[in-house]
Amino acid sequence: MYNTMKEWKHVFKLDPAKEISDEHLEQLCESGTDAIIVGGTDNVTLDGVLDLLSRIRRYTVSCILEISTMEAITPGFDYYLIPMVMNSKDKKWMMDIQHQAIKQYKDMMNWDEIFIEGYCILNEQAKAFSHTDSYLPDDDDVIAYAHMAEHVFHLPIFYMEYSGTYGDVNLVETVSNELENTLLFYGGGIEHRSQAREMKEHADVIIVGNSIYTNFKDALKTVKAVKDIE
Ligand SMILES: CC(C)=CCC/C(C)=C/CC/C(C)=C/CC/C(C)=C/CC/C(C)=C/CC/C(C)=C/CC/C(C)=C/COP(=O)(O)OP(=O)(O)O
Ligand SMILES: O=P(O)(O)OC[C@@H](O)CO
Ligand SMILES: [Mg+2]
Repeated sequence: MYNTMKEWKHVFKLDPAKEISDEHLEQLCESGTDAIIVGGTDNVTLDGVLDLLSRIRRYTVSCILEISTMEAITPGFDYYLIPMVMNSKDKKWMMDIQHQAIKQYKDMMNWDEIFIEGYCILNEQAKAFSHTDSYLPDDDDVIAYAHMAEHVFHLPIFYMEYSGTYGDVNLVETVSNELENTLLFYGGGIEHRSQAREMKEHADVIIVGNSIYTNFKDALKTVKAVKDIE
């Protein structure tokens, strides 16, 4: 699977706490995006996750659960992403919650379908930022986290998370130049084709979330915008 992920360019992230029509869901799943991630911070329930899973399963697109709460862990997804928040001030979000979950689920975990994400949350206004008691790192801090993701923890993914706002392209470029093996995921504020292209110039994978719910037509166009880049 990791080899497949290395080919990814674009992913949509659907929030189980938000409504999406069957028509819009079909267009996302058939858009040519590389995968659909189910994930969010607030009000993520097992019912909401199962509803999206069963509806996405009508299509052939890869369906991935990004786990944010113990209550919404369920089998049935193609792959699982597990965030570790590197810039949290509380070890709970980097180590302890994952430790507890592994204690509980270790016999059911197929590590071939599970990928750990080194998260760096860079928007102070994002729900995930306050939820995980994160601090705002400066550029050198972020670069050092990227190095730790790759060289200390050997993580498959370093995720620059600007959820809700468009991020710092220069910093994304700098971080991308520092990473060799760890994939760089970028998410945050992508609403238009030009933004998708701009971030994809540097990130391995761009993730489009909120604009699915606020400006569907333009969100859909972000797929083609990055799939056309060679
Ligand atoms: C039953 C079965 C077969 C299971 C399979 C085995 C398996 C995969 C077991 C899991 C084991 C495991 C280690 C689980 C981890 C559990 C866990 C609770 C981890 C915590 C992850 C974490 C640090 C969450 C904090 C919040 C966070 C970083 C969420 C990521 C998503 C995110 C940042 C969304 C953006 O926020 P959003 O909601 O979009 O914000 P807005 O509303 O403002 O847009
Ligand atoms: O919702 P947006 O701002 O598009 O961000 C995407 C994703 O990184 C959220 O986890
Ligand atoms: Mg969101």
